[in-house]
Amino acid sequence: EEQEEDTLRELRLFLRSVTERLSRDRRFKAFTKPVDLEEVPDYITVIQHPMDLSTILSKIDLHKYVTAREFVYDMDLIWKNALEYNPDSDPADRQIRHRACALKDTVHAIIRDELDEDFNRICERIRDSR
Ligand SMILES: Cc1noc(C)c1-c1cc(NS(=O)(=O)c2ccccc2)cc(C(=O)O)c1
Repeated sequence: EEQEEDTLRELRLFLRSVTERLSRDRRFKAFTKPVDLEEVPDYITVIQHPMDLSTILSKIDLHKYVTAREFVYDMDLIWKNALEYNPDSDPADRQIRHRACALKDTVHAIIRDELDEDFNRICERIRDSR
């Protein structure tokens, strides 16, 4: 009903603010757009579920997220994919893994610090009721 739509609107505003903050951070430039499959032709053979910040922003606007948990699942795909595709000890792989770990820690810290637990429980109950 109307209260549920108000709650989900507030969730979308919060998720957009988090996603836009991350997209402005220079450390996360490589995560802002899908990995270019022309630049990295074997990427799709290694990574089954590509994800990036622009895709997450589109999913927010398509009302794909009813809980922060679903949003964090996609955020986790970004850094997990980067760790999986870039495992080597060369400096380029090390640099993107460092950035992947920074993304993981930043997302989880923002959710811990800025998502109200009671608000989150209301979203989870809406999710369960659908
Ligand atoms: C992400 C990712 N996961 O595996 C790899 C490898 C990367 C990755 C991919 C690219 N090149 S790209 O053309 O696909 C691109 C450029 C700008 C934004 C988004 C993607 C660059 C870098 C980089 O570190 O600069 C990293």
